[in-house]
Amino acid sequence: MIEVSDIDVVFGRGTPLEKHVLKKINLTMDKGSFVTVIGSNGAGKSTLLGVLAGDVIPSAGKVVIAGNDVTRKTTAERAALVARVFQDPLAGSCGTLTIEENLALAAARGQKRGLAPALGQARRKWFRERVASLNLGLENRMADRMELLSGGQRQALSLVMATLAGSEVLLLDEHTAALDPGMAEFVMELTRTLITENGLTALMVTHSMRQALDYGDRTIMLHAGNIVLDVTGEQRKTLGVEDLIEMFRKVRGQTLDDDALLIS
Ligand SMILES: Nc1ncnc2c1ncn2[C@@H]1O[C@H](COP(=O)(O)OP(=O)(O)OP(=O)(O)O)[C@@H](O)[C@H]1O
Repeated sequence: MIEVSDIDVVFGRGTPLEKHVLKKINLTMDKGSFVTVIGSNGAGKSTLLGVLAGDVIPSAGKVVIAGNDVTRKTTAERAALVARVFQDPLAGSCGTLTIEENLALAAARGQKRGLAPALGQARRKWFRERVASLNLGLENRMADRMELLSGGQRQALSLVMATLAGSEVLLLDEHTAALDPGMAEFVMELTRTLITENGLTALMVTHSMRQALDYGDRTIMLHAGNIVLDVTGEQRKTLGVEDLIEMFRKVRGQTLDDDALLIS
């Protein structure tokens, strides 16, 4: 479960560049819920994920994850609770390490132990099985360096890695944006499966209105640091891509010039 209460984020406070990026944000998510997050550029979406991950410490407010007040905890201190997959396939793994070594590091995330004990025979078998379940043939390339893989293969592995340490929360920051449509769909289906199988509580930032409605059980829209839309259940089922775009128009008070992108 996630409880975000009255979160304020101000960057550059007291300077000419001061920016109030999140304004008294309140968001409660039950364990196992999957929220899609939309909003225009600069709305504060990545900052919200940063507040949950620990790389943005809020100016005010409280963040509770799985009963732990993590508001002032660093990314490392909350690593056992929160996993994150980024837009850049290179960001979530180490290119010069092998697939197996990357998995071992991911499995050890948030624990005080090194790589060696994580690479016992039982672990190796477990990693291989997890990778084989992707049906990408990567289980035969466990000793290959991560940098040899395609972006889609890396994102698929990053998702598997995000589930290895038993974190309750999964944060997805436009994690399919750099992939071709076929791979993006594959990664999205994998995302859905892993969230369900592992009972994860997930937030996914996306610029695709289609994805925002097709996946998850709730959609929120951020605008200028506020949650301006929060839909779930029957109300969400009746919404179409056009409705979301219309809401964008309303909150921005102007016509979008990148509708085509948003519909993708
Ligand atoms: N560390 C920082 N210091 C100063 N300003 C920042 C910092 N991080 C983000 N910002 C600013 O905060 C605002 C919100 O940024 P954020 O990345 O959260 O937006 P976003 O909704 O994720 O946008 P996009 O869709 O473009 O990724 C932007 O104006 C951004 O320039």
